[in-house]
This record gives sequence, structure tokens and C-alpha cells, in this order.
Amino acid sequence: MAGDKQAETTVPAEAREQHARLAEQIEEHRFRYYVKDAPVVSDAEFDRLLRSLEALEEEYPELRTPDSPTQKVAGAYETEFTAVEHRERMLSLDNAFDDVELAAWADRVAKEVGTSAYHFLCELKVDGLAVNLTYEHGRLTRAATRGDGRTGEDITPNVRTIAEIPDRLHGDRVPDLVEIRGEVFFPMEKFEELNARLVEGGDKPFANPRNAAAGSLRQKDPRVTATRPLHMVVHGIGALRGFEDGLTRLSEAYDLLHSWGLPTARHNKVVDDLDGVREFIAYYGEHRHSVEHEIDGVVVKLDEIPLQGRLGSTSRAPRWAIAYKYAPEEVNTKLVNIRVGVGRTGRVTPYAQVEPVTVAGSEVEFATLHNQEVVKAKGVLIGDTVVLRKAGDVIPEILGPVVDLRDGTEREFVMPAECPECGTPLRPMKEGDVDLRCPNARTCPAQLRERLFYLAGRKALDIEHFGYVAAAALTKPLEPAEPALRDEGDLFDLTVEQLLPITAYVLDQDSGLPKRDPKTGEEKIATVFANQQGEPRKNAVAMLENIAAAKERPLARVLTGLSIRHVGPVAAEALARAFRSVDRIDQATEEELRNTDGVGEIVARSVKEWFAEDWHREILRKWKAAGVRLEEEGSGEDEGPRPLEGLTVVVTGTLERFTRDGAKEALQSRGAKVTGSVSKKTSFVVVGENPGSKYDKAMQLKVPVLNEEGFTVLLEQGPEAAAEVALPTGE
Ligand SMILES: NC(=O)c1ccc[n+]([C@@H]2O[C@H](COP(=O)([O-])OP(=O)(O)OC[C@H]3O[C@@H](n4cnc5c(N)ncnc54)[C@H](O)[C@@H]3O)[C@@H](O)[C@H]2O)c1
Ligand SMILES: [Zn+2]
Repeated sequence: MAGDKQAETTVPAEAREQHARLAEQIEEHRFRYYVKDAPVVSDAEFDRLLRSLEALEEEYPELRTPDSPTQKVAGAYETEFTAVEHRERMLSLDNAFDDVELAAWADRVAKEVGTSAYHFLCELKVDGLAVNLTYEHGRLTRAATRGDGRTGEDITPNVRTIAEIPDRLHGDRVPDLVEIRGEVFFPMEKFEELNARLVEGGDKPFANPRNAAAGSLRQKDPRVTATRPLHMVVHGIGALRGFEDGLTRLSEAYDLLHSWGLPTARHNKVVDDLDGVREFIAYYGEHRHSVEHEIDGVVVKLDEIPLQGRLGSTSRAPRWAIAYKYAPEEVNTKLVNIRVGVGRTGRVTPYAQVEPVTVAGSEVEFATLHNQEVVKAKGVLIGDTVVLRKAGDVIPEILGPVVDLRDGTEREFVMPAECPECGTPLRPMKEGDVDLRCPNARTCPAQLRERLFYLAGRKALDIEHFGYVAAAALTKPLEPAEPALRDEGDLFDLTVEQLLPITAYVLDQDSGLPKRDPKTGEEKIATVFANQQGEPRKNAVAMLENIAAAKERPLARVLTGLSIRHVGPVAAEALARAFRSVDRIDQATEEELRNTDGVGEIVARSVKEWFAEDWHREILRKWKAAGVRLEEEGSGEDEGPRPLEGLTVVVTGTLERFTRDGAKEALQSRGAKVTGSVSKKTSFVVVGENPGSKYDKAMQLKVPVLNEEGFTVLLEQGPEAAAEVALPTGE
């Protein structure tokens, strides 16, 4: 044909070949995604391919033929479902990947719309699959997938199993016929459960929730679909007949759909201009995970329906809408290995080591797997390509495997029977526990290293220059054979002479593995505390100074640093406040501990268990000998007066001269108990501004009420004087 000849002369053969290759790849990926519900590349990777194709066509417009993937919604595939025509086409969306592309779209709208009276409707871009619901005279008569936009697959029986989708529309102005467009999604928090069930039944797990939604809906047997927790969000209207008034604003149309019983979105917002759009985009960029479904962007639409018609559509997408895409949170990478790490409390947890990838702005090499059951439930094998997700600040996780890329070399993970660091056989702490632990709490180098690192950390003794590398070097050196610390006991007796000869692996804090030299790839080994002349490094000297200074830390921090199970900074604070010395905590009965404010049953038992270990007491003995302060100032024999001993006080409302904590502190340091609710046993209720219901309760129970002045009297002159200035309780 003449046209072809002409094209051949202007487009270099190379570009033509590249175009063909890319187009074929894209078609293949679309088939895997839309028909098999099992893509082998990430969406970001797919989008890149499509963009490359677009760029090529930009350069050589002859390549942009109507059958190019850039011009189509998706492929027209033969599937096991009956093909059905949509009454009105279902389109895709053009994408904007940054603000420049967004602004370019807004400019085009401004130019072509022919008026300045228009609004933008911002919606969340739900990550699921598009469906088209046809309601005739208010009854759901058909549901279909998008397909190529003209013809979709008939999935009516499957859609009928979704509770949220009404079989009948009710209310006013229900039209003769309406096509409702929306997105069906699978909730992230149910995903792991589904994969666990699939794996257990010998079926293929899904790689991510989006595929789970598509795979669950596109089931031959709708009874299977019925077992899946699918949901839907409505985001558009197709054909509409027998609706008198016509629709003017899309946002208002949604309200109408909602009134008919359809699950419309809860987060839509109409804004006046592009800045409003930007604000919406920024807000949900921050709050992406507070939405009930996964989102991959924001869809901005012209809200005025008549103006939408004025702008029209291309063969692939409307001109009156654009999808702003957020940075992808999911990437595909290789699961290189599953390792196990030993934590501070001896818990042994498998974690994934993956081929390093950048996701959500940071490089990821490790992802948590929690325990051996989770590994099984996810259905991942070592060597799999996996979908890795990093959502905001959350630790990266593996969603699922890309089963279609397996080549038979993948192998199952086997939880080791012994501690990888000390060789002790692992066991559950209690019968029925899923987690396995290394019972060698005292000298397991991994546990000790983690405990020391925590002890030196911000929440505990806050010892500067005592980081992960130092903790490792002190507990598992290459040289000398004996570690400087066998447990925490000798920490405060460390000498510079002991430190100088130590060589050790430089460990990475995230993985507990030796860091590697980027050039040679070799594991890094260092004389950690000495320089090349064998003199102490500045850091080492500073570390020792800071260790010495840590002897004076408040009791709560010392308690935190002991790594007593369940005793974090908050419980430690409560224990320190109530008992004021380690000895008295030791002597307290379990019941006394349990009855302490802020200390529950679990903490009480755990404290007792901790003190029952001889080597734990030995740590305390050594620390005491080294001069660590194991009691609060003014505690014990020379304790100050406790004039408010025996009183129970409630503080409510805002005081002028005290913060809530300050007021509490002032009371507790004088021996009073501070509680949160008023009862007959309450001695005083202190009220500030806006006191609320506790004040009413006090009046009702006739408990003496003190204003801020009265409170000062209580602190300075005691309960009798305070009783005299208490407010009248209405007697
Ligand atoms: N990984 C792969 O191999 C592969 C293959 C094909 C497609 N994909 C991915 O699937 C997506 C498919 O692209 P697409 O053509 O559906 O375009 P798209 O996802 O970029 O945008 C169009 C679709 O967004 C959906 N949508 C969600 N919320 C919406 C809202 N509030 N308003 C309107 N529409 C909303 C609609 O279903 C609509 O069809 C892309 O993210 C692409 O990366 C991936
Ligand atoms: Zn161990």
C-alpha cells in the first residue's frame, strides 16, 4: 500500500522494530494482567513501557496507528466469559506523573472549555478493576468488565455476590436505564488471609490485592467469588435513559447515586482551581493509608457534565479527566534469600533479603516476614520474583510471589531448628506460641548485642558513641577470642585497654549482617576502637566517658535498659514512680506490682520472672558496685516527707500554672495516688477550666472539689487545710 511505503521511507527500520517489540510486550503484559490476573511486571514498569511507546510515536507519528496499544483501552481478548457490549464506551484515563503534566492538562482544559465557570472534582484513584453495572428500571440486569472499552466480559452472577452492590435501586428519579461505572477492590488487610487459604488448598497465591480483586471477580464459579471480601466504589456514569432532568454536575450525580443505594466514594471534593487540586493531591499523598482501599493516585475531573461533553474523548481516554499518579509503593524484585534474625528478647524471625530496589524514595534490601507461618501463608519461595511493598514509613513487606515467573529452581524456606548465632535449639516460649525463641538469653551474642544496643539507645541510657557496631564488637569479636562483655554486668567496668585489641565485623543494623566494601564486595572487618597506631579512637574515648555519665540516669531509664519483657519506657516510669528503687521493686510481691498505677498483670508477672534469674541479679549487683544509681533521689531512708500519702486525687480540666503531667507529678511526689475516674473513694477532685463530666460526678458523690488555688493549698499545707477551702458541693 502507498501509505505503508511512505512510512517506511521516513521511519528508520530500527525505530519501527523497537515499536513493534514494545507493542508486543505491552500486549503480552495486558493479557497477563487483564485475562490471567497475574502480571509479571509491576505497574510502574508497565507504565514505563507504555510511555516509551508514546515517546516513540511522538517522534514518529506514523507509528501511531489505530491499533497501537497507546490508542486502545486494552486488548480484545477471547476469554471464558461471554462477551457483552457496553452501551457507552468505557475509557481509560490519561496520566500525569508530576505537577508539570497536571498543569499542562489544566491549561488545555482552560483553553478548550470555552468558559471560566467550571470546577474540578477530585477523586481518589482506587486500585482495583473497572466494572460496568447496567440497571434497567432499577434492577441490576448486567455486570461486565471493561474489556477493550466497547466489549467486556459478562460477570453478572459474580457481581451479584458483592453485598455492597444493590440488586435494586430505590428512591426517587430512578431512570429507565443507567450504566454505573466503578472499581471493585480487595482490602489489603484481608489479603494475607486469602493467600494463606489459597496456598493451603494447593492453589496459586496472588501477587497483590489488585490481582486478587480481579482474580476473585473473574471466577467461573460465582460461589468462589462469594467467599471473597470484595468491595466497590462508584466513579462514573455511562449510558443514561429516561431521566428527565439531565445531570449538570458529576458531584451532584454521585449524591443521587448514593441516594439510590450505590456505594459512592466518601473522599471526593469539588475545588475551584488547580491550587485546590494540588492541595487535595498533597493531602492524600500524606494520608494515603488512612483510606479504606489502596489508592495509586488522584483522578481530577471536570465537574460540569455539559462541559465534559464539550471537551470529548480520544479513542482511549476522556479529555475532561486526568489521573495524577503517586509514586509507586510496589515493585517487583527477586527474593534472594530468607534469613533469620534473633531479636532482643530471643525471638527468631525470618526476614527476606531481596535484590536491592528503590521504592518510595529509599533503597530496600530487607523486608520483614514475621514468623515461619507468615512465610508459608504468603506462599513465597526463595528465588521467586516477588511484589515488595513499602507503604510510607512502614517497614517494607513482601505481598506475594509472581508465580508465573517460576522456573523450578525456587526452594521452600525451612525454619532452622537452632539459633543461627549461638547454636542453641530453638523453641516456643510457651506451648502454642507460633514464635520460636533462642532460650540462651544470657550469652547468645545476638540477643546480648540487641539488648546492649537498646540499653545504649535513646529510650534507655542514651549513651552517645555506643552504636550497633560497638555493641557487636563488644559481644562477638573476631579477636580476642573472649568477648569483652558476656552479659550486661561488666558494662560499667569496661576499660580502654580492653577495647584496643578488639577486631570485629562491621555489622549492619537492619540485617545484623556484616557490611560489605562497595568496591571489593568483601565483608568489612575493623579494629573498632583503636586507630592504625593502636591508639584509642576519639569515639572510643567518648563512648567510655558517656558510659560513665550514664550511671547517673534516672531510675526509669535504667529499668528500661534492663530489657525486662513488657517493660518499655512507660511501664518503667510507672515502676520507678511507685517504688523508687530497684531493691523495692525486687521486694514487692506480684500483687503489689499489679496494683500499681500503670502496671498490669502482664508487667507484674514479667518483672517477677526477671528477678527470679540469678544472672539478672548479678547484673544489678555489678552495676551497683560500679556506682550506677539504682534508686530515685530522695528515696529509701532519707526519703522526703509524703504529706499526701493515702490520698486519691483526680485532676480534670485545664490548670493555669500546671500542665496535666506537672500536676500529677506534684501530687505523686508527695505520696498521693492520681487516678482518672471519680468514685466515692476519691479524696479530692482538682478542677481547672472546662472540667467536664468528672466535675459533675464529684458534685453528685459529694467529693471535695478544689480549684487551682485550693490545689496549691493542698500541695503546700496538706489535706486538712485544703478541705477548708474546697468548693461547696451543693449540700
Ligand atoms: N503490571 C502489568 O503488567 C500491567 C498491565 C496492564 C496494566 N497495568 C496497570 O493497570 C493500570 C491500567 O491502566 P488503565 O488503562 O486501567 O488506566 P489507569 O488505571 O491509569 O486509569 C483508568 C482506570 O482507573 C480506574 N479508576 C480508579 N479510580 C477512578 C476514579 N475515581 N475515577 C475514574 N476512574 C477510576 C478506572 O477503572 C479506569 O478504567 C495501570 O496502572 C497499569 O500500570 C499493569
Ligand atoms: Zn542464640
